[in-house]
Amino acid sequence: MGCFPFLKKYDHGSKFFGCGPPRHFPYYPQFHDQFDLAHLCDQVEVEPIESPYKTKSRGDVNGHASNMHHMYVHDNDCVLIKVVHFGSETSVGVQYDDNGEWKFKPIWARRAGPRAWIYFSPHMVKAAIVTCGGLCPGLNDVIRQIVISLEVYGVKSILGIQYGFKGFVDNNHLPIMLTKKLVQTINMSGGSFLGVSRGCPPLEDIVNKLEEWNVNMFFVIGGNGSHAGALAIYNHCAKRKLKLVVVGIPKTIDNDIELLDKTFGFDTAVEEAQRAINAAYIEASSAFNGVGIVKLMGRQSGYITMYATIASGQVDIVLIPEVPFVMDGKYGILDYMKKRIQKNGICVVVIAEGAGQEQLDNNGGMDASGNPILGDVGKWFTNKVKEYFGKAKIPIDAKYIDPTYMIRARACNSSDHIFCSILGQNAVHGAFAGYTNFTIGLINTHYCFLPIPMVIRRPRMVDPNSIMYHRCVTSTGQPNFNNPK
Ligand SMILES: Nc1ncnc2c1ncn2[C@@H]1O[C@H](COP(=O)(O)OP(=O)(O)O)[C@@H](O)[C@H]1O
Ligand SMILES: O=P(O)(O)OC[C@H]1O[C@](O)(COP(=O)(O)O)[C@@H](O)[C@@H]1O
Ligand SMILES: [Mg+2]
Repeated sequence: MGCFPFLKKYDHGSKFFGCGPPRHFPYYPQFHDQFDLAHLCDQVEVEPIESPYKTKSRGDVNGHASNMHHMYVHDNDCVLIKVVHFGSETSVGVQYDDNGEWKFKPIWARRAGPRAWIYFSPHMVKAAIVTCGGLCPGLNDVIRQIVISLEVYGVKSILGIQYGFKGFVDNNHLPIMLTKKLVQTINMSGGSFLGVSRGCPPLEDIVNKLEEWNVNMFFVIGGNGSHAGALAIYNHCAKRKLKLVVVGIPKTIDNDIELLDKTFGFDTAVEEAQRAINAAYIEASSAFNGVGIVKLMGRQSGYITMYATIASGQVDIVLIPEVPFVMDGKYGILDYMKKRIQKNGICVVVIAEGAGQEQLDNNGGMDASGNPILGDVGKWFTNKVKEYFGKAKIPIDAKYIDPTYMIRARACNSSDHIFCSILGQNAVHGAFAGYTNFTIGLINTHYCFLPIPMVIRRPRMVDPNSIMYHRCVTSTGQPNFNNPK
């Protein structure tokens, strides 16, 4: 047993709360290695000041004097990352740590929220916001909320970097000054108010610009790639000992960020994807021997496909990148489709764009960010189906629906609006608290600050042995096309 793992030299929480020393928790060395956060104090000498972010005191509440400091999160507040205590290593969903251990070892993440002590005078803050990678519902909500929250602290200078990281070096698209007034209604539409792009100028050039423009809070809204970029930018800043914090806000419609319950826009994407599946079902069920094929996004992670399939309940076959499949032979997909059509007169297939790529004759190369450009598995699949049923002289009416960009370009639903607002607020709280090289995520329904390196170790993918994937294939009733022998 030792001291509470989060306690640091710059921890002023207990002093301000006047609540005595923090509670003592067991000491877990892996916390320090993995989930502690970088702080501005590691880079430069800086003294904290009292936060101006306060609610108004409203007098007594139920006979108790209200304490306006109660709105602050204590620096030692933490969230347990793994919450299930597995009774046996054969229990479904058993998680192994990096040492191959399955037994419960608590690992904590730092709880997000406003701190009582901050490391920037709001009037000295110059913030910059960038959105990178592909679109995702909710981007505008996050931009808007970061701007609003910065203004609540009293920040007057906020730059919007246009068209992703390229906006740092593009003289035709110089940064724009963002204000609450300017961004007030942007959450009502999809896309990114600032624009997005893939590809990146040399990171040194970005850091030079950040320094030249006196930026001291840098908010990167993006996925795995953008977070890798943010990490590299942080490393440069730390080396140069800049008084600048780098904050990530995870954006990925594919929901492929490690450790997080989910990322913003994902629920909206599932909702929209389900509408496409239902349309495919209606089309197919209204035709003689109708076949509906829907392609959904998911470069390497089949989350949208899995969740939309379960949500719809009208899917016969679901295919995701994590689970290989075969088309031909007695136990292949085509033969199974034939049986479904002969039995029910309909077959609905949902396929994630990254599924079965190894079977396509595709050498699409890489996009500007280094992501593989995928072949159109939906078209390939549809052609295979038409060819097979044509040869078998079984008439079918096949419709292929590709709603991918329509899903991505949507404005988000109300739960994602709320989710994005909370992420945006916490991004600003974390920046003022002096944390850097961190991102914000929902873990076990609590908002946490997480070190960027921990969330980009590998992309999050669907576990074919998980209960959720089992639920998914139970909902379709499909057999295993993976190992048909
Ligand atoms: N490993 C990396 N290091 C530095 N920057 C990266 C890295 N991977 C991607 N980027 C940059 O991050 C931005 C977004 O990456 P991309 O993969 O397109 O989207 P996402 O952030 O959604 O994954 C691009 O400007 C890209 O050049
Ligand atoms: O057409 P684009 O912009 O290259 O985007 C396609 C990719 O973008 C995504 O929607 C999201 O990818 P990112 O997280 O890298 O932005 C993937 O699902 C898809 O493969
Ligand atoms: Mg990505």
